[in-house]
Amino acid sequence: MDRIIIRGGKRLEGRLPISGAKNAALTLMPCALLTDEPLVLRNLPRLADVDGFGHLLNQLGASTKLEGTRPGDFGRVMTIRAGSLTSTEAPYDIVRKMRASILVLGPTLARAGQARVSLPGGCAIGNRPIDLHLKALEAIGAELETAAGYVTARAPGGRLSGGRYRFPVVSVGATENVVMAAVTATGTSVIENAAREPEIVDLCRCLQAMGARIEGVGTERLEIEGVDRLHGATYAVMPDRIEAGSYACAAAVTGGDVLLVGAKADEMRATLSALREAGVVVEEERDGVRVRADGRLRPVNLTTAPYPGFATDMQAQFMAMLCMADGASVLEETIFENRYMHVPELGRMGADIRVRGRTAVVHGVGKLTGTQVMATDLRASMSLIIAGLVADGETQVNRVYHLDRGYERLEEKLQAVGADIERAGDG
Ligand SMILES: CC(=O)N[C@H]1[C@@H](OP(=O)(O)OP(=O)(O)OC[C@H]2O[C@@H](n3ccc(=O)[nH]c3=O)[C@H](O)[C@@H]2O)O[C@H](CO)[C@@H](O)[C@@H]1O
Ligand SMILES: C=C(OP(=O)(O)O)C(=O)O
Repeated sequence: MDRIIIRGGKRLEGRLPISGAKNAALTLMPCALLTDEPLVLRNLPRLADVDGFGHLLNQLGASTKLEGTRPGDFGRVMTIRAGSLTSTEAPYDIVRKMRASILVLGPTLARAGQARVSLPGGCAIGNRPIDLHLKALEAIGAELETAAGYVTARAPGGRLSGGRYRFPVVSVGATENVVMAAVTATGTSVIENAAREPEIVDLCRCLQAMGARIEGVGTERLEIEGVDRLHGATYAVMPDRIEAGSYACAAAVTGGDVLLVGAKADEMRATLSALREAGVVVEEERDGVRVRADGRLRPVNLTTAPYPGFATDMQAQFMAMLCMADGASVLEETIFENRYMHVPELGRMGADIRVRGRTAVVHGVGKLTGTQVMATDLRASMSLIIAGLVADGETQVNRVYHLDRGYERLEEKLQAVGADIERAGDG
């Protein structure tokens, strides 16, 4: 199994291109199930999860064609064509490995009038329930049955009716599922307390390009007037605000100066203001966001929250960065109950972090020391990379497959801005 080896202490400097967003790509790809015409997605990141989602679409009967696969290319183009669906089932083996698979439920149900999807269960960062996905789908006319680890959904008469649903808590995935299901309903749907993440805006824009009628995009109230059919479209995946934020932390912790090329400041305000609070200079430039730091970082208190709040997907990376701040930072994780899996690993590198329930107190330490570490999830793995970049000596990050799910060519991008980092096989 591959691992990443970092010799820390190098200042990052230069231009670092930001890829298409994983979390947008994985909600745009299932939109292709809603039409028999091709959906062409540009700027798709080269990630294991994108490939995995492509396989899931193939299982359902869609064809996928990838272009731009030459070495050195960023941003591939995928043409997905679901002429007809040959299956309406997402099996356990796929859903278990890739939680986003649950996002085929809404569009498959809308297209075929039925869908059967394995329940995802929990994962390393905590419980990942789907009760709100199901309640929202039920509110727009789905009939549901849960048995033997699967949910089976049916649209009476082959088509959903539309309806009204107010989310009791904000859910990104459930908002995505219900929006995709509602666009071809016979009536209108009103979704309140909808998630407002930029990835949801991207989803709505793509659906609009396919002929969907959605009002209130980017607000907590979405009004969706069902249309008889959607058509094909060409759509470019938004830049990855979490990847950009991760590299911003990496640049900051090394006292670096990096232009995150393609990053959109407007989509990452909470991250940028947290960086500024930590003493990092953030400048919005024409072709991206520039972050500069002088090697001194101030402590920051952060609480994760739905957008536009501070993203849970940025918590681990900030924690690694704040290990080098002058003082104590308090982080509070409100989205997932178990998203501190990186704490013991950072501790092995010399970090002083105390966790009590959902609160972590990060005491800045003068230095971190490289060693062998491994993480059980994606952003936790990235926090170890950030720690490795500033640590004394060599850090080996194992279980690289987590990183390959969410960071396109991590080591190439970091090498290009001066990091001493490489990938090694077990040999
Ligand atoms: C609001 C939020 O920050 N969502 C994050 C969540 O999205 P993801 O879509 O995975 O999770 P949700 O947004 O649905 O979850 C938000 C909260 O609602 C709860 N919940 C969710 C669905 C459900 O049916 N029942 C239920 O109780 C979850 O346990 C969680 O506490 O993880 C992704 C991957 O890390 C992040 O990119 C998203 O930013
Ligand atoms: C946890 C994440 O992804 P997933 O929901 O695909 O596990 C993430 O993007 O940080």
